[in-house]
Amino acid sequence: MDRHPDLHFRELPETDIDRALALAYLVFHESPEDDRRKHHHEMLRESARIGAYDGDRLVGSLAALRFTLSVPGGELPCAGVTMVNVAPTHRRRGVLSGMVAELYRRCGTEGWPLAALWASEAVIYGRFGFGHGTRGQTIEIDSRTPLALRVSPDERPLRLVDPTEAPALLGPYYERTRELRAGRHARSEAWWREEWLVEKDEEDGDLSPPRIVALGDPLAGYAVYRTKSDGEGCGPVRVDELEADTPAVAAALWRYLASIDLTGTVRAWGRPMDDPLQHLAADRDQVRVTSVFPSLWLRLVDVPGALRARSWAADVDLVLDVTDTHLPANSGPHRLTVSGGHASWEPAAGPADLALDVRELASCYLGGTPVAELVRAGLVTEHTPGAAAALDAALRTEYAPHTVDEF
Ligand SMILES: CC(=O)SCCNC(=O)CCNC(=O)[C@H](O)C(C)(C)COP(=O)(O)OP(=O)(O)OC[C@H]1O[C@@H](n2cnc3c(N)ncnc32)[C@H](O)[C@@H]1OP(=O)(O)O
Repeated sequence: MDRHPDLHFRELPETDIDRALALAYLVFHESPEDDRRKHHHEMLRESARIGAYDGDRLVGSLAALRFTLSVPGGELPCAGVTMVNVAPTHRRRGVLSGMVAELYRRCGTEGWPLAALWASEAVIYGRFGFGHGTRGQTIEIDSRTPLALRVSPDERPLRLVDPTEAPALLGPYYERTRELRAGRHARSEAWWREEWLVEKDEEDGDLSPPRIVALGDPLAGYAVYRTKSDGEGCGPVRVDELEADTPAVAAALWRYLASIDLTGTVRAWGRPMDDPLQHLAADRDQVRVTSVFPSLWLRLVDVPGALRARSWAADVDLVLDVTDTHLPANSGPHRLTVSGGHASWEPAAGPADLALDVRELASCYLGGTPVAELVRAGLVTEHTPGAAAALDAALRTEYAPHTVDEF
């Protein structure tokens, strides 16, 4: 890699935000409306910002949103890495690598044990120690015929909620779901308004504004969705979020979504890996999983801090030999001892029970990927038979980690 000698990485000052946005729009092939530009400007203003400069020319930038991410049994400060871009004239010369090194330094000063992102291409971030913290699946319902369900839907009335009222109504409910599902960041009211329920969808401008349907008072479940006409009465319903207290509430919401007039398919793109919908469906040909994908890429920047902060489902005593080429403080054999739900992580001299890269540890950390699966994939080495199963028993969570907040 031919790194330019004048390349350097530093805090991107507020006065360079417009330059950073111009570069980001160029790189992402976008030309947003003025209100989105203002929103992006404000978002960068509130973020930690890293610029890559060639002399005094800005040739790359990266922003870190100040997130609080749910982890099993708690939550942790987390860098929400976004708007990563490198000028097309400077690609593959180490600009991203330099910005990531600066990000990790910044995580230390900001007190972020975790960093997380959604990747534009799956091949980019593994080399920097990011693993699949959460995965999602797309589930499609053929709704040209009534949705056949094995569970009786909750028959309480459904109501449509004005998006302006959503943060107050849905916010506290969503916040409670963060205790169940790791990988969700706390949504501010501004996030609900300007990211989650933004009027015009950024990916598909032909979709309707967000619609919200709710059940129960107090709230027992809700769905956020958008629709589109196909001119033939068979348009899609895109489901962005569905949360429900009980299977009967979920059944009522899915039945509603599958029976909207002038639509013929329901596409729920970011469902949790343990979504009960497939079990609820009486006709499995009508409800199909069409894709599974990594959603939140997670980086354990401070491995001891991250391990000590989460809750554990079982005691365990193992030596883990972790490789972290970017952050050597995380590397080497360490004894993980979990007792009574609390973990300690101390350097160890003895032989390792398991050897793994820090990206694999990140994939397992929220409970979404079993260690045993990665042993079978040849990515984790099990020196002591049964060690992977013991670690999995300790890492286990009741619900799959999950998030739909793309950023
Ligand atoms: C969280 C987010 O914002 S995701 C959005 C990421 N941004 C984009 O996709 C916008 C368009 N792309 C870009 O701006 C750039 O190409 C980036 C950011 C993806 C990569 O930046 P670069 O400065 O070219 O990366 P850098 O030179 O540091 O590459 C580091 C390594 O990653 C590899 N790499 C980087 N990007 C890619 C890619 N898209 N595909 C395959 N390999 C890649 C490089 O080959 C290099 O490998 P090596 O260490 O074996 O030589």
